Amino acid sequence: MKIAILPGDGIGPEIMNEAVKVLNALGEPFELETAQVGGAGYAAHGHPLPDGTLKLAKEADAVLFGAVGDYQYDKLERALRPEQAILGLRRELGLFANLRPAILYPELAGASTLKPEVVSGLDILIIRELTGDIYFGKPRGVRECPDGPFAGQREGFDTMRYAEGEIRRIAHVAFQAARKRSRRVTSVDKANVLETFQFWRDIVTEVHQEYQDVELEHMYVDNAAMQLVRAPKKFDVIVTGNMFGDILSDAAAMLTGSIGMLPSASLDANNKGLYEPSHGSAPDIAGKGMANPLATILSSAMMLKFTFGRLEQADRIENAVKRVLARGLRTPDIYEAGTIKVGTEEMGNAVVAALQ
Ligand SMILES: NC(=O)c1ccc[n+]([C@@H]2O[C@H](COP(=O)([O-])OP(=O)(O)OC[C@H]3O[C@@H](n4cnc5c(N)ncnc54)[C@H](O)[C@@H]3O)[C@@H](O)[C@H]2O)c1
Ligand SMILES: CC(C)[C@H](C(=O)O)[C@@H](O)C(=O)O
Ligand SMILES: [Mg+2]
Repeated sequence: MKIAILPGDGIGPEIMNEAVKVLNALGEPFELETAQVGGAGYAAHGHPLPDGTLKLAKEADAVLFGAVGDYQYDKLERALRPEQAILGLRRELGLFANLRPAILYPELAGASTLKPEVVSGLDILIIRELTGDIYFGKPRGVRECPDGPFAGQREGFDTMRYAEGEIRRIAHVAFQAARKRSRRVTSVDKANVLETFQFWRDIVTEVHQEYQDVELEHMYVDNAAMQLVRAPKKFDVIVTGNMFGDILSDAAAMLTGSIGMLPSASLDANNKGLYEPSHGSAPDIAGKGMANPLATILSSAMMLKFTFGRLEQADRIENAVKRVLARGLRTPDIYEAGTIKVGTEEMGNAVVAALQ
């Protein structure tokens, strides 16, 4: 069980330390190997995804990823920016299925910005296609605007696209996931405006023929954003494209109390995966010891479940997180009056101590 540990930038190394402590406390023969990635990769090796890091990620059975991004690198040419590390890993490893479960732990009902009755009992799964869409479509760039009122000026452009096979495989992932849950899939698109997403809707509808035991509903993305804050518990599985999934999952994170609570799994066709919190490197709180490590710790539980099939170990971690929350421990992002404010390290140590 070889795991590539890629801490990255900002709070990445802080939250990763805690996840590694938890993994080491499980008593399993994990082989953990750490490598630099993102801004840290660029600083050490001149590239956000150094060759050695990519090689390690490819040969490991799973990757545990912290976060990348640092404003000091935002002026670099795009290919050298930290974010290219995670985009490159997703592309190189074929990680097309991104699972982002938004679950509200009962103790955090008051930490959400939404009313407790709106979010209590929340358990939804966002399935985001991760290697297609406008994120990877070509051509893209800045060119001279060919026509219209701005002809002759510079224009920025990207290409939104989805191949049939890309839509089919993520639709299968969503329907199969729904079969293990409440058998409802909401496919989120913008079919009323975009050709790409009318095509998406048509293909998802076709794939649904094979899953008549699962209920399928289509929803436009603007409405989905509104419904997520109006009545989020109506959703079971949401499947959507790369761009919409990025945005909707951050919104869903707040339903759980904090983006620091939202783990994720990015899987290939064989359940090899990269596991990371859904949040970024949080430069505003980096180095202060106050980041919430639970999304990363819960991502490691997803790794044990999906890649290693060690369900009992994944449960141990999730139950330890529940116990720590029940004890009232809170990092500042989920703090509310009457609870105990702790830092990143204390939270990690408490999870280790709560493992049974
Ligand atoms: N997968 C990734 O590595 C990833 C994901 C998102 C953003 N980023 C990058 O991160 C950098 C910062 O981006 P951003 O500010 O838009 O998003 P962000 O997710 O880093 O931060 C947004 C807000 O959430 C807070 N936050 C995030 N994680 C937290 C945690 N674990 N505990 C407590 N609070 C937390 C931050 O303090 C900030 O106020 C950028 O360079 C961006 O490109 C990387
Ligand atoms: C850092 C960035 C490339 C990334 C994305 O847009 O996919 C992030 O926001 C995420 O949600 O994982
Ligand atoms: Mg995002």
